[in-house]
Amino acid sequence: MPNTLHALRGPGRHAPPDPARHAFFLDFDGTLVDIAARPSEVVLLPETVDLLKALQRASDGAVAILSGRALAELERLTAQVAPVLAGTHGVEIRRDAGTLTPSFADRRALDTAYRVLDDLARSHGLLLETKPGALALHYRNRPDLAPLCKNAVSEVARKSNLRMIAGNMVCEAMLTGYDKGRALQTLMGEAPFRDRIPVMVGDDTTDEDGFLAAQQLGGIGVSIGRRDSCARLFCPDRYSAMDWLRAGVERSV
Ligand SMILES: O=P(O)(O)OC[C@H]1O[C@H](O[C@H]2O[C@H](CO)[C@@H](O)[C@H](O)[C@H]2O)[C@H](O)[C@@H](O)[C@@H]1O
Repeated sequence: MPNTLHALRGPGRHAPPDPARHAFFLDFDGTLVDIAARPSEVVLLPETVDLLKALQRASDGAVAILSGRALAELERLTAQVAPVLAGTHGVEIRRDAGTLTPSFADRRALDTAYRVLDDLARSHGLLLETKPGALALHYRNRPDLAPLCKNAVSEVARKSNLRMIAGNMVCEAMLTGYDKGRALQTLMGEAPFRDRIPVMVGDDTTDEDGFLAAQQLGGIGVSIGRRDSCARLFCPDRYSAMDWLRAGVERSV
């Protein structure tokens, strides 16, 4: 159910975060980078790299990116910053560079789902992204096929005991037991996040678990562009969210 949303800007705006007290959990696509036609086309802009580095310095490293992207892909895209990373919606977590948690044991369910979804993707010219722990069927180039894609993913997920999640022009079948909220809770139990107040910023429905987890721990969710959210704060676009974070860093120096 949507909460009373407080804007980050304008009358009644919420104060910027305090990097000395807060821990930062940031979504990637649509939050740190603009949405692109294909996943391979996103660019992490230099000003965002600078902001992330400043946030890391000001918060003693309490910055994590929680993304649906595969960890290896996230590592490549954020190499200049090297934050803590949770990939594939929390299936894979990297604490320090080079340290990977074991991800999952059983690929069989995904292999079966892959065969079905690969056929569908090929026959309709769609992109099927394979990740450790999830298969993402992208229909951005064929929005008219959204119902077909959702039905197909829902069906393979049901048959293979996987979970279906729907995002921005994408529909995924993934391992059960993982989401961004659980990733946030896990990291909040560890240094350097422990004893801080979590702030989760994201633009997509898959960020809702993260907003809820942050708010249950006494923190704040910041929804970018979606008012139909459990997040307590709303901002119209990712640039205002970045400005809000930057104002927090500037306040702390
Ligand atoms: O949790 P996120 O960091 O927001 O990742 C969610 C999905 O992001 C990627 O797909 C989305 O971004 C693409 C590039 O802008 C866009 O083309 C696509 O339509 C979006 O759904 C990524 O490819 C997925 O694996 C992530 O789950």
